[in-house]
Amino acid sequence: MRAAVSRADNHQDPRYHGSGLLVLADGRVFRGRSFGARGTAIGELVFNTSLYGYQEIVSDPSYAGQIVCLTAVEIGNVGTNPDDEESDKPAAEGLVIRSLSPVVSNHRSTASLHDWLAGRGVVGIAEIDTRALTRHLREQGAMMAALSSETDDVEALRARAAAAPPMLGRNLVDAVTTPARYTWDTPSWGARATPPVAARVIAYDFGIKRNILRKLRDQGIETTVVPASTPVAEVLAARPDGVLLSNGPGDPAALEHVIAALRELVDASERLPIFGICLGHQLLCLALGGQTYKLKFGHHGGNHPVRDERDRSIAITSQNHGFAVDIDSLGAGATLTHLNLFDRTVAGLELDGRPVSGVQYHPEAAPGPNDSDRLFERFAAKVRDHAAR
Ligand SMILES: NC(=O)CC[C@H](N)C(=O)O
Repeated sequence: MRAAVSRADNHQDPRYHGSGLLVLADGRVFRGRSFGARGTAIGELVFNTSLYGYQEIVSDPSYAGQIVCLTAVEIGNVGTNPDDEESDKPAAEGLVIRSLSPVVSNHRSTASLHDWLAGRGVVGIAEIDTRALTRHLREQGAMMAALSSETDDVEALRARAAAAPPMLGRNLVDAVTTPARYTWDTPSWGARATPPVAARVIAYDFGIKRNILRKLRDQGIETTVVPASTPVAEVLAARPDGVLLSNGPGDPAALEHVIAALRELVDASERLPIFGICLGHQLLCLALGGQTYKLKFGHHGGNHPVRDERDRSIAITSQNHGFAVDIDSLGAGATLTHLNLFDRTVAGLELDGRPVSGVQYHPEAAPGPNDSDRLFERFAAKVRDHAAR
């Protein structure tokens, strides 16, 4: 009988540059085949359980400073395309997968995952036992790692991973926020009808995903995106009908200037609608005097159940965060509106009697289920009310 030859032994495979090495800060080593950009990526290694949406995940600036391991087994089969880009800013540092699809088949595809990663400078590694890796991260927690296509020096990579700055305390927003303001006017891909612009919102860009802007446009809202350092007085002078606080990378507690600015924003007007998404939600809570903490391995996936505490309905949500809000640190005046049913952490809250709220998950669902579209509908209704005054 012929011995089975694993795909990893086929050195002629054009999908790969050659061998690749993934070394965790605790010394665990995974060997695979490298694709995408050549080089070495250092970052916090996290796993994401979404079944689809690899392009949106890798191009989400919330992943800046992180290497993402996808638990879905076959990756790359629908290629990549410009419409599904979540940002052109720095995002994931590296991508770890089990199997890189030998076939790219989709009518929207303009580039293979390999070429697209190479163009973005993202180092990829395939043929990794992602199940063993994920179990390790679940047990030990997310940790720093080095991923390389250029060296076989395990100890040097381990030392680099161990010496890299940890996610706790890291400000990564300055690297991904827009340098200049711009206005977004494109609806979702495939949107049937786009309502006329009925109101205008300003979005603080902490690493914004385009699908947030598309979903707002679908609701008749035109959004002006501004740098994270924009003074509150400048935002208010533009007389927006609402303010969106975007998602983004790093530790929210490290953003002291932003927190101080948001405190000023919340205090400035009782009537201005404010909606925070993920990092924006965390920053809102910090501005209200609350605290955040680091989760062991975070929530990264497309099937996390969240309960709306007002009507007890459950939404399956898209999530991507490593930090969470400590509900006990928030005083009176804020009410828990959404609860994560996986671990009962805070998934959303609202200021009593005010149009100010935030959610820890991703209602823009890129990738993910659209269960939470109604959050954009609710914010848009408040914004339109404000515009009508
Ligand atoms: N998606 C996000 O906005 C992530 C928020 C934050 N960086 C965290 O990891 O918790």
